[in-house]
Amino acid sequence: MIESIVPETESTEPEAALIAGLGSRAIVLVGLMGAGKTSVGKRIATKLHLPFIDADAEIEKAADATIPEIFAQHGEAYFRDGERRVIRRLLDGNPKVLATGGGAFMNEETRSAILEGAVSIWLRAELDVLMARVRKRANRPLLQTADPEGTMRQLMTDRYPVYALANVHILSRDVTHEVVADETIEALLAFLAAEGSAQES
Ligand SMILES: Nc1ncnc2c1ncn2[C@@H]1O[C@H](COP(=O)(O)OP(=O)(O)OP(=O)(O)O)[C@@H](O)[C@H]1O
Ligand SMILES: O=C(O)C1=C[C@@H](O)[C@@H](O)[C@H](O)C1
Ligand SMILES: [Mg+2]
Repeated sequence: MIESIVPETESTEPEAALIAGLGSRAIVLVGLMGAGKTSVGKRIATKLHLPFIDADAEIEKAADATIPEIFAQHGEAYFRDGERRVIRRLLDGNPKVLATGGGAFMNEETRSAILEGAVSIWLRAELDVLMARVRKRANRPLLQTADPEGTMRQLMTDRYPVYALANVHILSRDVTHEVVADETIEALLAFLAAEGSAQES
């Protein structure tokens, strides 16, 4: 059978078009805590046969400490400085899927580097969806407040206008990771196709 000699990893046509359109750029996921940057990002990377890197995990590796430990021992400003440096290192001109921490895109230097040298995806989600997801784990220092829902609402107010600068917006909602990953890939293809046509004209 012909199928039996087709390698499983062979690229499909849309996937090949996406990889070609991406060139040396990274796909960078931005959005609030619980939006799905890590979990959906891993699936996107698998589907596109690209490496996946999580900036939060890289910061933890570099510091040999968890994010709550870094915040507790050194404070948020120290964490943000490490985050800025780690993301600068990760935007190295190799295609990959990069999940950033929720605050990374709020830093002007990081945001400019992403907007100029990568393709950015905002995984947007409503408050109730985010709260249902982040309630399960107490590993997010910013939400260790008397009113985590109020804190999240304030973060939405402060950050959504900035996340909106990302190239592609995807609604992360109560559907499977798989659906959000597939929608992201489809939207990325559309973005890269539009970018290609604009460059031709
Ligand atoms: N589409 C989805 N369907 C079901 N569960 C989801 C979906 N997206 C994310 N989740 C779940 O929500 C939780 C938070 O997701 P994830 O850790 O990927 O978010 P994040 O954007 O990386 O957050 P952070 O900024 O805190 O790292 C996880 O348990 C994840 O499995
Ligand atoms: O939204 C934020 O500012 C953060 C999100 C997480 O991914 C971590 O980067 C950290 O907990 C801070
Ligand atoms: Mg994450």
